[in-house]
Amino acid sequence: MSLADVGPLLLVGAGRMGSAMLEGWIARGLDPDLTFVIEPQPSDRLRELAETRGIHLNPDPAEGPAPDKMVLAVKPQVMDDVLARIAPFASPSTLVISIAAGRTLEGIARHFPTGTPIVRSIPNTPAAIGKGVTVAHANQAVDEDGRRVCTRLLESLGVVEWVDEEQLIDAATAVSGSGPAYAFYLAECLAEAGHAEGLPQDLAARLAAVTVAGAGALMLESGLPASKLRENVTSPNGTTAAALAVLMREEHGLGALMREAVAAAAARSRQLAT
Ligand SMILES: NC(=O)C1=CN([C@@H]2O[C@H](COP(=O)(O)OP(=O)(O)OC[C@H]3O[C@@H](n4cnc5c(N)ncnc54)[C@H](OP(=O)(O)O)[C@@H]3O)[C@@H](O)[C@H]2O)C=CC1
Ligand SMILES: O=C(O)[C@@H]1CCC=N1
Repeated sequence: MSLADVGPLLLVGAGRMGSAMLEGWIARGLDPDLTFVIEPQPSDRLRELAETRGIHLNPDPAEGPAPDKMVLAVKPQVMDDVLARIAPFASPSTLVISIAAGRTLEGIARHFPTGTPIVRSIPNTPAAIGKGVTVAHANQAVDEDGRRVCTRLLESLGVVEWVDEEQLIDAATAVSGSGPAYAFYLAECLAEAGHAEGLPQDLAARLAAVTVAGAGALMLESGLPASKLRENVTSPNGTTAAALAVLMREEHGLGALMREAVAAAAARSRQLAT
């Protein structure tokens, strides 16, 4: 699906997540000449996109018309300061899309004129290769057209899930927003454990990475539930069963740890609201 006709977009903050999204959008045809990026410390890649593709880097927001769409990708902690400076250049019809963890619609809306359409969303870094998932919640001012444009932008980065209740975004942040880090840490731990069993370090790292990636791809492509795929690996009284007996321990197993980790992330998301 091409984004060629999506129209002007201002991205505020092109750090790790903002630039991952920008890469996805440019790759899917977002018009570079209608793409404006505000980023105090542009990466080499961002400068290259400005020089070779013609995206507008650090334009003066006071010049030109109000942005049609504004994507907020700065850290939650600086959002209020940034909005105090940027929001006055928006118009009441500017579609605002925030990807900041924790920042509520209410907290964002107070910087904009009443009735501004705002979407609070949480993407994840696999968006850079079109394999992300974004969970989004819109305020009442977002009409069908705004939701369609937003869906197109976010779908170009992977799967989009709209939710009707804003507080679900905190839980989604803990599962899919932060989730890639858990998968990468699983690969790190698996590699270290393999090394401890005698595998050379680089071979252990390769085995762990390809195994985690392959398991993820199989889960998506087969459409089977994770539990069924796990059972398919587990021969009766075999090696997997021996490992799972450890991982599935009631009190100190991975399930209990994951519940604690996800609860900590969701609590931190709620805390970042203020
Ligand atoms: N990383 C992830 O996996 C995910 C992140 N998010 C959310 O995305 C947002 C960005 O996170 P992430 O990309 O990791 O963080 P980064 O710190 O990598 O990116 C934020 C960027 O915003 C820049 N910035 C700071 N002040 C301004 C300003 N006044 N105007 C424009 N840009 C500014 C920062 O520059 P400088 O470094 O100079 O301060 C930085 O490059 C956060 O709100 C986070 O919650 C959401 C989902 C996933
Ligand atoms: O760690 C964070 O706060 C951000 C939000 C989700 C992923 N990274």
